[in-house]
Amino acid sequence: MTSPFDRAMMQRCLTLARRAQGQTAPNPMVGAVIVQEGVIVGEGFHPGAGQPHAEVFALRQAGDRARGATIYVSLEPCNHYGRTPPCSEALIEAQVSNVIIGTIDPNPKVGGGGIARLKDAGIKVSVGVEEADCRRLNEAFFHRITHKRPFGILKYAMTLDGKIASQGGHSAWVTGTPARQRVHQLRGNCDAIIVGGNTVRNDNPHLTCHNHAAKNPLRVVMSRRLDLPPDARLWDVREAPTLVATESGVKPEFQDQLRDRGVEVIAYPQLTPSVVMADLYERGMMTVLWECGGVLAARALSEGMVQKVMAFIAPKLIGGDSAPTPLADLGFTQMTEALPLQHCQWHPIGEDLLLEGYL
Ligand SMILES: Nc1nc(O)c(N)c(N[C@@H]2O[C@H](COP(=O)(O)O)[C@@H](O)[C@H]2O)n1
Ligand SMILES: [Zn+2]
Repeated sequence: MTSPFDRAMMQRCLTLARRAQGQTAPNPMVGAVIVQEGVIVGEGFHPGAGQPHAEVFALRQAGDRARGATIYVSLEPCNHYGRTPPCSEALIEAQVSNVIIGTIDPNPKVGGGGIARLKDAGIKVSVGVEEADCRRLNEAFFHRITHKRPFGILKYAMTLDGKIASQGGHSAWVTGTPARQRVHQLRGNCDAIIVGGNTVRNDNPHLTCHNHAAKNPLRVVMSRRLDLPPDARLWDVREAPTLVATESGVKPEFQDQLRDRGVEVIAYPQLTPSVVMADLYERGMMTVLWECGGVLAARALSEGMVQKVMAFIAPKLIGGDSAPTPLADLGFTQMTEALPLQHCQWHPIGEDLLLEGYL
């Protein structure tokens, strides 16, 4: 039976884990708490790939007080030599007597092995405390491990009549300041942001977190024809790196100009959302934000590169027969074909609403 104390300790693990949000890819966010006779004697979280795991930081803080103690950890302790040695062995050596785990690690190198090793050593293990919250925190890690692709989030801001800009293409701003700050934080929690050429031409965006998060993501521009302005803000890489993805042989001189400014340019034989996402996966990325217009968004969705939608809805009407909408043609003709979002949550943000849902 899970006690309110156990749940509170696991929630504490999640709070600790979130301190490294956006900085752990390709690793998960993990928090750990060690309790001796009802008192917390050690805490830790995983700061990022290559650094010790949450359990190790908690053990270091607890020292000798870990002997006979209970450790709460939001993800199953690892049992393999990766960039760091196995936490299962560290816990056995520290002689903890009880391990309470939020959820099993989907990594095939772990996947129950950590639990089995601890049990073999005579340690009491229980799994599944605050499991839904533990899984949600690492939804991107779970998706990446299972599907070998980054977790894709489609984000857009639209008026109540479903437009992302006026008929003439003006879009500053659809939503109010609090919603835009929420987007800046969201960018900091992602490893890359993808836009298309239209967004660069029309909006000339920064695509940074505007100091609302610890780091800026990689900014990716997908453009088949490279008909991009020579002086876009994205070509200034002092604040954040930029990658331009195009097709082989397109405008080689412009490619060189971008490279001279420090922009990475990759020419793929065929430019598609899945090709770019496969490359970002190989680079260790976990969460990718699609902040693009409707045409690229529809292609990303059709290719299964979007798992979550974050739609900001402003209580205003702009009208316009040809004003752009968040999603171009998906090839559906019947409303019964519409893609339903699941586990939807509505959050008021200032004057606006944010809908989060999963495909
Ligand atoms: N339980 C647990 N706590 C942490 O703090 C972690 N970072 C992990 N990660 C698991 O181990 C893999 C990474 O291992 P290395 O950092 O390369 O040694 C990661 O894929 C998770 O399965 N687990
Ligand atoms: Zn570990």
